[in-house]
Amino acid sequence: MVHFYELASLDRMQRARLLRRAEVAIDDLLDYVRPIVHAVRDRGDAALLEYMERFDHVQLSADKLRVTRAEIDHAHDVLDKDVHQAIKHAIQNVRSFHERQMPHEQWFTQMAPGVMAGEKITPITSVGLYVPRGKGAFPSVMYMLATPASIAGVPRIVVCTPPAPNGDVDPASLVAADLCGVHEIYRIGGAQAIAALAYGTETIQRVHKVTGPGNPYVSAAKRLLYGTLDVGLPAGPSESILLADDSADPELVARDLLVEAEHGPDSSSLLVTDSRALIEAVQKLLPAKIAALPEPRQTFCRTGFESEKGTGGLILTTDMTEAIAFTNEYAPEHLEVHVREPFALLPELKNAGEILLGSHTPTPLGNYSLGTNAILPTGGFAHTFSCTSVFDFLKRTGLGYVTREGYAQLSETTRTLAEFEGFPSHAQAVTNRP
Ligand SMILES: NC(=O)c1ccc[n+]([C@@H]2O[C@H](COP(=O)([O-])OP(=O)(O)OC[C@H]3O[C@@H](n4cnc5c(N)ncnc54)[C@H](O)[C@@H]3O)[C@@H](O)[C@H]2O)c1
Ligand SMILES: N[C@H](CO)Cc1c[nH]c[nH+]1
Ligand SMILES: [Zn+2]
Repeated sequence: MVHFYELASLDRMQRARLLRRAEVAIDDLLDYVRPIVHAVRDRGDAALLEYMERFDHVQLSADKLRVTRAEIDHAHDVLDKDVHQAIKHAIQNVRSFHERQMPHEQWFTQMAPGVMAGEKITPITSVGLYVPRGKGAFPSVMYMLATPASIAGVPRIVVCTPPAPNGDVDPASLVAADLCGVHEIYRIGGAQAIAALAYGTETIQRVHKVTGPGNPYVSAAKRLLYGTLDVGLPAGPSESILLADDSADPELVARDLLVEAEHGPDSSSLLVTDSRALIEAVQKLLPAKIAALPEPRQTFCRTGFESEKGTGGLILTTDMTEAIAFTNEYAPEHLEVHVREPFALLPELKNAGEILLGSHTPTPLGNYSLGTNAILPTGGFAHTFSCTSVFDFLKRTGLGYVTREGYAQLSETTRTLAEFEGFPSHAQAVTNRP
């Protein structure tokens, strides 16, 4: 039976459980992941290779960690031509969207005669992109991360992605990386990859920031390494809300609910609506659609929608105001809006990684080809974090230039405040300056 919740009758604990999503608490994994991170810090490549053998069941020597130019060329040759073309098309859209985000490199404004203040925008010197490959390969994650990094002008873009059991890296991901201008690719996955990017090893030079989604081991490693490097936005198990009114088509709603649910057993996919008729229709349609999925996707969806630990389901609200309020409180990674007038609702929708308006904008378009970025904050972090963008790969530095004339305008105010805060050297620096 697909989970059904009547929002108004949930108690505080039941509501909190829905908002919390999957049960895997990253905190509980920190002690498990800490020795992995420390081993990579202390023993470098040797530790990487040991964990690769243990968790990825691949035996390699250190000189094989880095993917070679020949492997990338081979990937171009062997990749199915339609997939190659689709990756190129999608990258074009993602590229032109992210190019529009690029801010001016540098600007100054005159605050007063002789007082210039501004900003300089600089790409981060080196970034690591984590591209998952456990439950499947993700060339789309590769170009969603690498495209904005490349447009931002990052001089060193490094990718870590787990090897397949035969030691190969997914050819579609290699093609995507190459088309986006990635500089270095390493076949390393999990917590050990994040540690290698943070500390460096004999083979991998450290980077200053790591970003990209991953499983709970990857997330736990990022949390441990917060402070050693910038760990980017929290991108954990995929999740979505489909917000609908009674105008929504149950067939499309049922189909779209399975989209993010099929990522994994810990994915959360929710329908939030004030229409009991819609819920009843979707409840009838979902079981057959789930049963028609191949494994392991079928089990992932069954777990999410039907099992005790599953965090997907159908939520009935008393009206659309309550539906919108719950959606904003949940702050989903992906938000699909199937209502009569989606643009009229848009100003009310505050917290989501992305908002896809209307029944012809299903989440897969955003996942792959629309141009917007699909690497989005999960776990409620859309309350404060933004979608991945060129800004994840840029930093702002304040600029100032003051002439003798301008200085005279600011020195008195500055001295007064410095003395008030008890900083004599600060005050002295703006006193009798020739
Ligand atoms: N938010 C997003 O944008 C987005 C996009 C795609 C995928 N995802 C999510 O990313 C996750 C991908 O997870 P995945 O597992 O498929 O791939 P992954 O690459 O994150 O993890 C695979 C790695 O985990 C390590 N590992 C496996 N078992 C381990 C163990 N017992 N102990 C320690 N390490 C172990 C292995 O080293 C392996 O290389 C999913 O949760 C998916 O929903 C999110
Ligand atoms: N839904 C994922 C982000 O949560 C992105 C993705 C890639 N491939 C399929 N889906
Ligand atoms: Zn997806």
